[in-house]
Amino acid sequence: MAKKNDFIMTIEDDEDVESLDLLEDEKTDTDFKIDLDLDGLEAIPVTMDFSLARNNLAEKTGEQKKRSINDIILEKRRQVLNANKKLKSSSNKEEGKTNKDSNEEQNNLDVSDNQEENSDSDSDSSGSKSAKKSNKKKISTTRLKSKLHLKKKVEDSESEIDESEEARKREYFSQDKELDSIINSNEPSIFTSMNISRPIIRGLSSLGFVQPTPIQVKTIPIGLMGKDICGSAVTGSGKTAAFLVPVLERLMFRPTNVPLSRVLILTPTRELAMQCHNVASKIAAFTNIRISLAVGGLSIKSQENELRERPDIIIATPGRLIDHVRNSVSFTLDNIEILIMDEADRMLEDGFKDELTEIVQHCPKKRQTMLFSATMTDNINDLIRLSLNKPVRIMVDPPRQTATKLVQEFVRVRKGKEQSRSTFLVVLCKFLYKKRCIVFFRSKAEAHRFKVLFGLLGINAGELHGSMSQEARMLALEEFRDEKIDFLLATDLASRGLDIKGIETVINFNMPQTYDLYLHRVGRTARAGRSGRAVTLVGEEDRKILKMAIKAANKSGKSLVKQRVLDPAVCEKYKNKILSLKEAVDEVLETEKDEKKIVEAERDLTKAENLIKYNKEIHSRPKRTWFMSQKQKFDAKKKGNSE
Ligand SMILES: Nc1ncnc2c1ncn2[C@@H]1O[C@H](COP(=O)(O)OP(=O)(O)OP(=O)(O)O)[C@@H](O)[C@H]1O
Repeated sequence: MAKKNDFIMTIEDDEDVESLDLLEDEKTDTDFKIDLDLDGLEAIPVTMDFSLARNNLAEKTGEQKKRSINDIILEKRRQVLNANKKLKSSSNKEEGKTNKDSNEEQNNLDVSDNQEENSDSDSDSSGSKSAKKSNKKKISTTRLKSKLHLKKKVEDSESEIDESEEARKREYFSQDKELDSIINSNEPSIFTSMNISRPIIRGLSSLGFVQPTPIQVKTIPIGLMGKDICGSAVTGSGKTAAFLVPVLERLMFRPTNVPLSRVLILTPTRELAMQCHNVASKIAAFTNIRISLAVGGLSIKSQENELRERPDIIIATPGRLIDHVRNSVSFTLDNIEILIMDEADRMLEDGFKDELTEIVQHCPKKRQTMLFSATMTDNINDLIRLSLNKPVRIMVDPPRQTATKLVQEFVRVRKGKEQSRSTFLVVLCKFLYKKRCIVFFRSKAEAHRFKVLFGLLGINAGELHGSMSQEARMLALEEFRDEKIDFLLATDLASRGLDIKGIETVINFNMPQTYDLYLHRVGRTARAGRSGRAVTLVGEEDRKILKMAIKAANKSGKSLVKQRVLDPAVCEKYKNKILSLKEAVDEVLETEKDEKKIVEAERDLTKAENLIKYNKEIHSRPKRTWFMSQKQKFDAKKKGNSE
């Protein structure tokens, strides 16, 4: 994962809105964003004074310090705990000593708020220890109580592989027998026997890579031959190094008299691009190969400067790359010799089809192209036809499989009991999977709400979704990686490609909409031969995907599937607790909204001030042009998802 300090940050994460990059860095307000639609600006007098507006704002908001969501949650949690304490002590007084025994008994079953705090901070507290123990015991006895009844006859219509479709696909791919023998060879190999230069072997060793993974064994020799490749293998199987090694090896022999950008790697998300940049930089650490990152959310100005130096490899997200192609003077893709599209199907789902088409058209026809994904959906056929030339198809695992050391658990959410989802999640996180756990939600709002609820319950969680600034997204990933937080509450932004060492559990708050997405989400654990667990809350409407998961696990014969039953008594207790916190959660969200408004008002003021102050410079620059309007982008995404 890239370190935060490796990059210069701008605040806004929207591709369509740029920081005012014509200003000197030191003059630039970090909170400053602007679209460059400046019509009519000339009419505003340059001397306009904003101090009145600032004073007004200060009067309204007082000297109040801007608080983060964590501060707001913490304050609310203190209030809730104090209120509970008061309530308890007054009811204790009323009931008198006679009730002492029954209270103690109750406390042993019940993890009260105070004990909760103790159990979080003071592991020696015997009360909390015994409460914890008894709960643990209870849950572990019910844990894995019964196995899912695996239905043998899942209808053929749900079969994941359509044979006739397969036959049609075979037409596009290379039928070269010699290549087939490389792909099908099962010879155990080590990197040193693969015709790879010493500096790259050193880079690989520095990462602890000695033996190539199966996808690497098959891809590297074919990549080195300059062939087009369409590759897929299960999540966490080492696809990144599979395409990076042949790329770096080929670059070792490039002419170095004139610097040229020869390799373009496209990924669907900024986080993935940064991760790929990080791995590539490590493998190339002992070479003179230069690698640059071009993604949204990071300073466009510094990227332009870097691209002007013509780095050997550019790792980019499609939107930002198109922006550079259109707006960065002298930046072209004319010298690209190798084009790589990682997680290609996700790029299409995200509505990047038009961007990808334009990028492919900007690259020279004579080039090597490699396309990778853990899943190969039908909607990438067009992209394959458009961008690959008789590609060699490398499929290491049967399609749509999970990692072999993944245990899949399912918790049934009964019809009409949808509200118990929250309870199940809290109980799972409070008692069973207490760290190194990523929880997926369908919406950003849902993830954020749980961030607040978890905070109020004393569960240490961060969030990761598209409503956060790029800086906050990177910070959350770092905190999770460094175990400063135990839970990462995420949307599907994090479902693909992210490689965080040691994720033990993936929880799906809802079953994802497609089985492919399920595979990507659960693929965040059990990576690189490690074991891991995926727990999914399954409602009535999710049975189709559940069946697919069970069928795939049966077919592989390696992946374990279980039904988890949670203790009803513990669930009942937490249901009430969550209900009692509903108001507090709403209040935190409301306070956060108000504070955001103040920050926005201040930012608008600064923006207006800067607009006027730097009016001349702004007008002296050519207007940026955009590949698509927001509306077009939204429509493309909708189309991508429906295809
Ligand atoms: N040859 C190797 N030896 C040891 N570990 C490896 C090797 N190749 C890759 N890994 C490790 O395996 C993990 C998964 O690799 P990578 O992220 O490339 O998987 P992936 O197939 O791209 O996954 P996804 O489909 O989720 O994107 C990483 O932690 C990586 O460091």
